[in-house]
Amino acid sequence: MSYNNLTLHTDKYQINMMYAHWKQGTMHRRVVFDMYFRKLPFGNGFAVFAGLERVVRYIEGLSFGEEELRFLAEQEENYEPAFLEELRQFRFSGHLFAVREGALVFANEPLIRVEGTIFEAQLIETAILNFVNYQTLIATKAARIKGVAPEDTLMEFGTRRAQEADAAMWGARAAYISGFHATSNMRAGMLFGIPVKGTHAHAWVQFHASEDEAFQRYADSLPDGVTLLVDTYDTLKSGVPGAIRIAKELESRGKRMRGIRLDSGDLAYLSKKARAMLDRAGLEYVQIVASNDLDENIMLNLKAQGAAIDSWGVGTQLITAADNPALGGVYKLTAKEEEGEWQPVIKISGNPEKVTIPGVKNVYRIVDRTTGKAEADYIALSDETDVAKGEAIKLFDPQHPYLHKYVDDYEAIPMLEPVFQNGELVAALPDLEDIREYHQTQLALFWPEYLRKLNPEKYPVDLSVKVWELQKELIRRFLPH
Ligand SMILES: Nc1ncnc2c1ncn2[C@@H]1O[C@H](COP(=O)(O)OP(=O)(O)OP(=O)(O)O)[C@@H](O)[C@H]1O
Ligand SMILES: O=P(O)(O)OC[C@H]1O[C@H](OP(=O)(O)OP(=O)(O)O)[C@H](O)[C@@H]1O
Ligand SMILES: O=C(O)c1cccnc1
Repeated sequence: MSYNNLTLHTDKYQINMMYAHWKQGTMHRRVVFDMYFRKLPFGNGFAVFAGLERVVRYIEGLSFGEEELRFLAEQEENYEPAFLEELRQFRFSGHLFAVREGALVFANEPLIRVEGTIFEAQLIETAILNFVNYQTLIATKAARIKGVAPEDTLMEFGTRRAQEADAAMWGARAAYISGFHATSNMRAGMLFGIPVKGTHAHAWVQFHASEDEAFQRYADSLPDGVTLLVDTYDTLKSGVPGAIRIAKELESRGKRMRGIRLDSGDLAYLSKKARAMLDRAGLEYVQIVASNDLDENIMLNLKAQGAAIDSWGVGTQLITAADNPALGGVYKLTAKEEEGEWQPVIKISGNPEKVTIPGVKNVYRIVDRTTGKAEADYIALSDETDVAKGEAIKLFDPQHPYLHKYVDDYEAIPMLEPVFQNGELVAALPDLEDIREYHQTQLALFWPEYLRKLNPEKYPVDLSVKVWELQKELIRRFLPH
């Protein structure tokens, strides 16, 4: 069995629809789908887009092999052999446009636009949502954590609690994009080039006859930059004094201990006491690492209590996005080709937030030339040229259209960049370090009001007048009177 082929990593209904399009002769009709989410996670003011590299690798690898075809034949008696032969020839041949990884993104704006045959566009929905929803969620959680400890070292420790191996790996990468400095996962380090760091577990101390012996042997084995876990028995009475003795001994050999780790108890109190003990011993350079079910709220609280923590190991709460464990990204049909023309389509819902935005659209980030700050994101039809040319545009909130203003001194940054054209990868995938840097430049583009963790201002995502009118027209056309 091949675990590497992800072609059947899709819902059965996608293959059923592909079959029905094949059967009905509509499989070559071209369509446009938008991927977006409707609600920001964690009450945050922005999300950090991640998952594109995984999407690209997945699309490049799409191919129905013998094993997949045999399985499909067994699975569904309706599928005719000629359909399976069609699948044997399948390759993605469409266009895909996407926001860059590391970008700040917002609700209700397209993050990925797929243009292709209904046959191929339908197949890839499930996997795109699977990858982007998870990675964007974790990158966003990591950005919140980074926001409360911008100057400290942040280590991702979540593998043991992650929802299986892929989540651990891609979650470690997502955290790194948003400014984490390291992961504990060796394989994530090897595959993605993320710095890897590690201390030791309680088992190391428990294994030995005494804590002193454990510290001694660990420091003997890894003398350069060792970090000792000091809370196995009694943090302040034995752990910290024992670590200080080792640090002094290392000094006499011209070596430096890197740190001590606290993993239980009152981390504010213990870190302050430990800091004072270390400083009294002339060990100002020994850092204090904290772990134990940390998240951005506890970290902010610890900082408010004056905790003397330099470095944070964050596992479960980050890698599982425990307080908001799913991002509800969706993939919606917005246009279909009819007689060589794009026909916009809409999905109407009793819930106004679920009404889709029709048409083939681009997203522009409108940056005020005077302040250098992003004022709004602006969704326009792909054939609208005024915004791309920098002409005056009207910004208004689609929920409250009477609130509007005109802007003309702006730079419009197109957010959706071509990734695949006619099935060919046309974008060089950026290096992870560049993605991480791009994320920082994105943060600098926004006023702090949108970035704060608690009750941030809502960043405007506006529609062009044409998109808004098109949406209203289609609602009128399709809503039963
Ligand atoms: N000063 C503090 N203020 C707020 N939260 C803290 C503080 N110190 C620790 N915490 C957090 O409180 C939670 C519970 O800590 P608790 O003291 O119950 O752990 P513990 O029982 O000592 O450790 P463990 O159960 O892992 O052995 C953890 O999420 C921890 O990060
Ligand atoms: O707390 P997290 O943010 O998930 O970070 C990872 C945790 O993993 C380790 O604990 P371990 O698995 O040994 O269990 P523990 O919870 O008993 O410390 C480590 O000591 C951290 O506490
Ligand atoms: O290196 C560590 O201290 C570590 C790694 C993973 C989980 N908990 C701790």
